Amino acid sequence: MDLHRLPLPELRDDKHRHKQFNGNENSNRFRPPKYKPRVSQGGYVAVDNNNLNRSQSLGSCSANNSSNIAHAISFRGVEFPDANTLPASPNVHDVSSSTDFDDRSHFELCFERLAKLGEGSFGEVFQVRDRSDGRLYAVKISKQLFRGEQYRAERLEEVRRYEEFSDHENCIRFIRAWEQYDRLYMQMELCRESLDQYLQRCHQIPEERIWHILLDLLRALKSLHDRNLIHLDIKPDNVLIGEDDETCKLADFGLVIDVDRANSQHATEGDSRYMAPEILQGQFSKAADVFSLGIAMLELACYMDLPSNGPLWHELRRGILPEDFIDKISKELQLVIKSMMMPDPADRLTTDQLLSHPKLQKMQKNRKSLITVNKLSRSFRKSRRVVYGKVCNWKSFAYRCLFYLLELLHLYKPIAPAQPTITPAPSSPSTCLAAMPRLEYQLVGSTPIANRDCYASDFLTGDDPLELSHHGTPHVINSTPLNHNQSSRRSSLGKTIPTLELDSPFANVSSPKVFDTSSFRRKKLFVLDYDDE
Ligand SMILES: Nc1ncnc2c1ncn2[C@@H]1O[C@H](COP(=O)(O)OP(=O)(O)OP(=O)(O)O)[C@@H](O)[C@H]1O
Ligand SMILES: [Mg+2]
Repeated sequence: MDLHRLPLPELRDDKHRHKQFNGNENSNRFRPPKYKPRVSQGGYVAVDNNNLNRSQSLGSCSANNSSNIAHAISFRGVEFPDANTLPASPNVHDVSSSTDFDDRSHFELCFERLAKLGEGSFGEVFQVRDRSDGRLYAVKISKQLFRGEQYRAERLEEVRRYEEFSDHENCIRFIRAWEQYDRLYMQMELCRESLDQYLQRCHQIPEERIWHILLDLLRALKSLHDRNLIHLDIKPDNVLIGEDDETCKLADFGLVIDVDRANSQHATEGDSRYMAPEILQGQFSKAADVFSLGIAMLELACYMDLPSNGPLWHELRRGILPEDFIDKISKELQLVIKSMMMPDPADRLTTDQLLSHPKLQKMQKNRKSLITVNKLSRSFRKSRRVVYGKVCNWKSFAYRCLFYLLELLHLYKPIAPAQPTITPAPSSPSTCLAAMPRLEYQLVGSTPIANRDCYASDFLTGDDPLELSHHGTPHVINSTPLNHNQSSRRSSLGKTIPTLELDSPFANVSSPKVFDTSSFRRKKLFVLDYDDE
């Protein structure tokens, strides 16, 4: 047992003080040296290789060296076939520089690195743009190369946990993971910032917001504890704020262990500032997570700089909370924090007990009703859109029916045979005009040429694009209810009339002095009009 005992944090005389950020986030971090767990036969095994899917190879490097080939990593079952395949790299031409394609990692081929979001003891996290869908994500790349199969298995465990809790509202949404060049890459949803960054930005977080953060994290923690898992690294740095700027999500599952199998074998302690006292004795339990969450709430609510060691570190773990800090928050919140930071793990409230606190219960109820209202309004909006779409469809359907009906009426109207009355040749221009025939040419066609505006001049002057002049006398069709009194005319028509007079058998037929083109579903109707000129 002594083997697992951690060295006591060094004592340092100090006073509690407010947080001060000097740009180096990790400068006040003290991490007790990690003990190296024994790899024993019966001990906790980090990766169940039966469940691990090392699948498809998409790397472009030499196939002799399998670590150079990108392998998708997933512990999801066959019901998630996508999890076991890596998306194909986008076209090489899309990648900015034209260096040797073969040298690029899957990460470089698929993502554009935009910024560094953060760094922890295990990995660096980058904001990236996926070249295939253009969306923004976060990709965590392990800092150290896989030193051996055991180390690799431990790192890969994080993927299993991320996948397990990806669907939880208060845990990070996980996309996929792969390994290449002895490093692990994890693609996940991009969050706005960590809770620690939020605290740096706001300094004083309103108490109501603290309660909401507490509720989010208790819910996330409960889902872990319900599966007998412990996080062991609860701290504001490992809590991310979602894109909605409200929801807090638990991240960094790198140290998660199974309570039943873990005790002291492969468990690694987290940040000493948030560490429960019993961890020093190698006791890892769910209560340790509750303590870490409690002390993190103290930090957030009182804007307090947590000691990483020394007498103040021990004071906080003996249940002595600094009055001048804690007095600033409500008695209700004080009590909750104290109950989470009890020195004896057995005295600490569990996540279930904490979630049944009246204030948190009320908040959960409000949230539920808000969710219901949101759902209702969303489904109302959706159904309104559907109904509107249907109405529009019905409207257009009705119009179409009406249109076809008119069309039918129009087509099947009995055609009165044209019986032009021959009248004596006019003696004067005015009587000549009156005697001109009213001709209606129906041109039906579906080819582009038939759809163009057709003018009498096209075929009466010899430039007959439709070759109507070769088909003898144009049909006189009484098809459209033409406005016989229409006065609009085309100036070019006058030139064609003499040809008509010469060739047409209706040269002597009287006609209204109207010429018009109208189109009604690919039909052209012409009424020739005799112009004075
Ligand atoms: N999905 C994300 N969106 C935005 N920022 C992120 C995301 N994931 C991580 N970060 C940032 O990167 C930092 C480091 O990430 P993470 O905690 O996962 O790394 P780590 O090496 O496991 O850290 P630790 O030292 O706590 O073990 C976080 O504190 C956070 O600021
Ligand atoms: Mg972290």
